[in-house]
Amino acid sequence: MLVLVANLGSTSFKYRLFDMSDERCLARGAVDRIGDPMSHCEVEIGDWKDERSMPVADHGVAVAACLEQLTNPEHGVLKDASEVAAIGFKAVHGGRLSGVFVVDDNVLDAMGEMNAAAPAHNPPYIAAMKLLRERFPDLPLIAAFETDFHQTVPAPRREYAIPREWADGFHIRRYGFHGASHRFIAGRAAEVLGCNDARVISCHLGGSSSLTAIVGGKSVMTTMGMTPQTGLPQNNRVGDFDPFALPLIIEKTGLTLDEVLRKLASEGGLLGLSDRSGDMRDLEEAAAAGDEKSQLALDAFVEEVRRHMGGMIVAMGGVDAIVFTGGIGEKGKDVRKNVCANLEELGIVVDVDANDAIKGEGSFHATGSRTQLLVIPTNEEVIVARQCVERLQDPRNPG
Ligand SMILES: Nc1ncnc2c1ncn2[C@@H]1O[C@H](COP(=O)(O)OP(=O)(O)O)[C@@H](O)[C@H]1O
Ligand SMILES: CC(=O)OP(=O)(O)O
Ligand SMILES: [Mg+2]
Repeated sequence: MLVLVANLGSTSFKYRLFDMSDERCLARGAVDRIGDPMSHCEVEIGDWKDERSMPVADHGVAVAACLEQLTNPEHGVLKDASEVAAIGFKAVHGGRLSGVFVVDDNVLDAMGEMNAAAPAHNPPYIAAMKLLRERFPDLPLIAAFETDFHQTVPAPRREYAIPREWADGFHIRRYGFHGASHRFIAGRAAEVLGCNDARVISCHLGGSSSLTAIVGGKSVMTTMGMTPQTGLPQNNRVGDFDPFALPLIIEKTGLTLDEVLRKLASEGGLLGLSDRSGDMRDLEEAAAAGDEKSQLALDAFVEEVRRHMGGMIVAMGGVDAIVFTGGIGEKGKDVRKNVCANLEELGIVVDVDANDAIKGEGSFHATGSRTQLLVIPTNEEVIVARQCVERLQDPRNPG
């Protein structure tokens, strides 16, 4: 069974085509810095590889390019896209829907209701789903929502301290996101550690970032809340923020609430702090050249990761492994080093040379560190592909 998985990130588009008989990846593609004047595009189909910089305006363009690559007569692997059994989506906010669903009008409506809550994610997903539904009306499209993995978070860490009637009536609570990534890390960390009941902190740091505390493979605490704008500072989205600053901003700027929210979700986060860029690579370069605001953004990001990490270590009564993943987690060696610095008292000791040398999967704890420090490249797509197969084979819900 062939399953194509589309991962529309806040700064990227990634896809993988799997043969699910053995989970072999037949093709993969990635577009980085989507929407920037120049995006970096990579494709790997069997032995054929291509890498180039070109403008990719939005996720719609990237989805169309993916279909063209897969069905290209020269190097493609599909005669026609309908050879795939399903297209799976690493869908973000389903609000009242959490789990895995065949995309229909009800699913699109549920996502649409959350457009304002997930402005960087839900609108492009809905557009891509509609485009593909129109082009391939007989092909099952499957949405695997990111919130599902966090259903095991206990109530005291899930509830906001708001009037009960809002929480109960409108389901206002911490949902948590990056479920596919944290679920993958839970599984892979258990394999690497050789035990299923480890206490793990999964640090998914990328265009969007979140930490999840995992015990026995289950999410017990996570940093994102009702929406993916919360928790850590995101690339250009605000992170945790005090809603009582809003009336003051509205009064001083003359902007409407909608306009202020739009700015918080597109000009905040690392971009807001640095007044320069939401991309860690740009910030590291600018900070090295002496730009103070870029250094502030880097420091604030690291501080926030450490603050949440501390809360998670206390919540779990210790930590057996801290895992870094996502674009920043996998490639940002300075962020990793700074996040784990000066924690020897807690049994967390970094091997700086090992950290600098990591490419792909590896570890960077020093001998004697009680906590293992790991880098594990995430594979959100294989999690979604497995969920698609389960969904297609579920006799109770034949889609
Ligand atoms: N070499 C690098 N060093 C540090 N950070 C990097 C590097 N490459 C990419 N990044 C960061 O990773 C982010 C992309 O993360 P990723 O998880 O792939 O994307 P998304 O959140 O869109 O799914 C970029 O915005 C950038 O901040
Ligand atoms: C919340 C989420 O899925 O974020 P991203 O895809 O941008 O990493
Ligand atoms: Mg992502």
